[in-house]
Amino acid sequence: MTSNVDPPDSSLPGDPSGLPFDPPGSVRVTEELSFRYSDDRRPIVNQYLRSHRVGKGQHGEVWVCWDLNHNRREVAIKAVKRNNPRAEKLNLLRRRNLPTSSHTPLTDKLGSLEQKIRKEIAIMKKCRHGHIVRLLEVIDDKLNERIYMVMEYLSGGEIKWRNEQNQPVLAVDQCRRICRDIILGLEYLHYQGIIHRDIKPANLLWTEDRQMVKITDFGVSHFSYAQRLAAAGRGQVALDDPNDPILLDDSDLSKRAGTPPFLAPEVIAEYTSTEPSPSVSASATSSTLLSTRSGTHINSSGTIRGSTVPHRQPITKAIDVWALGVTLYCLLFGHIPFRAADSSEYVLYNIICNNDWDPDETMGCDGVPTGGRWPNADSPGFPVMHLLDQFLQKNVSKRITIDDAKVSKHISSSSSIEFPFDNPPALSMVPL
Ligand SMILES: Nc1ncnc2c1ncn2[C@@H]1O[C@H](COP(=O)(O)OP(=O)(O)OP(=O)(O)O)[C@@H](O)[C@H]1O
Repeated sequence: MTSNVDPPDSSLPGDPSGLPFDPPGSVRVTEELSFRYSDDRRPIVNQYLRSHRVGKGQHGEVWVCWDLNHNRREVAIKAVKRNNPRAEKLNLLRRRNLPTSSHTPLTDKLGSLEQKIRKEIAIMKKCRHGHIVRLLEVIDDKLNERIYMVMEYLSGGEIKWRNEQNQPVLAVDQCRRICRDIILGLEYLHYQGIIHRDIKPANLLWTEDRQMVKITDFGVSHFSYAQRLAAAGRGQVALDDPNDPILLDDSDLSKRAGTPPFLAPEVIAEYTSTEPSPSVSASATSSTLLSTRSGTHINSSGTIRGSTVPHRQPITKAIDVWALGVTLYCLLFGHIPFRAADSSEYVLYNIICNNDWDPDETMGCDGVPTGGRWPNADSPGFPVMHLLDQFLQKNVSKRITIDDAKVSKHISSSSSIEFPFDNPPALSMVPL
């Protein structure tokens, strides 16, 4: 089979030579920053002339700039303040609204902002893949209050997945291709020992031609050297930064989180009123779920099938698979699968851990019938609903792996999967 998507091109848009922007794997680190204005009063940071702002995150702004040393090619520059009292205050306020616990306090205990940025940079430096936004240069002048991350510019922007009426705007096949791109990106990240931890539509950017998406925002990602070794095989991996404690602190896996509606049950179980419940019946939908005194949900016939979710499930790369499931649901239906009526995180976490999800009657802007939560195996909705079911397994040990998702019926239909790796992964990829 042949792919209907061209293999990712390592050159950047606007590069007349068609050659990669940098030699493979290298990210320039520039320790001096000069600042001046152009004749038309635009700021110029080193060789980058500011064009317009494309994004504003919690910790900084993202600007499109022209690289004056490279034929004015466009790059995206994220400028982050080393210390941002406003962001830290917001974080503190948010923390106060959550149930307190000494363990897994989600987005709190992030450490200093500078540490967070350094970790994001260290992780991005490891990545060079067609479905991962590429970091090109870091401008880190100790005398400047900001660190600048120069990245390839994805001019297609964030994926728009719903309209104002919360209806889907993407066709089912577009959703499938986006899902496939994320699977390939995640496969690479996991092989590198990286868990992204914030997979969601807002962190997926289109290329200019909207043929491909790339994963961005590694602000809460986690790297495990041990898992990298396990994935690649001992002896095959040289640690790029042998003395970089920022990458070697495994304890932060239990400290950080992503975006509440996308969090996997194992990340938030501790914030719920009950221990994680047994998996709901294969025939249950959220409308048929009843709540027992203990908070466990069963279907209207009273049966609970499937295995029991272990009390404390490990936090592994499977959290990215769950978030991918939530993301695919969003793309298909134009709304999120788990919602709390009063927008309380605490209620939301209980719903994520205890309730099943429910599909709409049709999916995608092309209105393909889903066949309901449990469609017949020969119906058009079956491969998609089945994949969603496998992504959104509350029990980690039952959740589909990225390897299996890649060859699932829905993902592998219509086109084969290409492998845009610079270094193809070893055949045996040990799970994180
Ligand atoms: N390489 C890029 N190309 C095009 N747009 C980008 C790029 N990087 C970021 N953006 C835009 O800027 C926005 C903010 O970027 P990013 O998510 O990295 O910032 P952040 O401060 O980490 O945000 P958050 O608060 O979500 O953590 C993105 O949602 C996207 O719209």
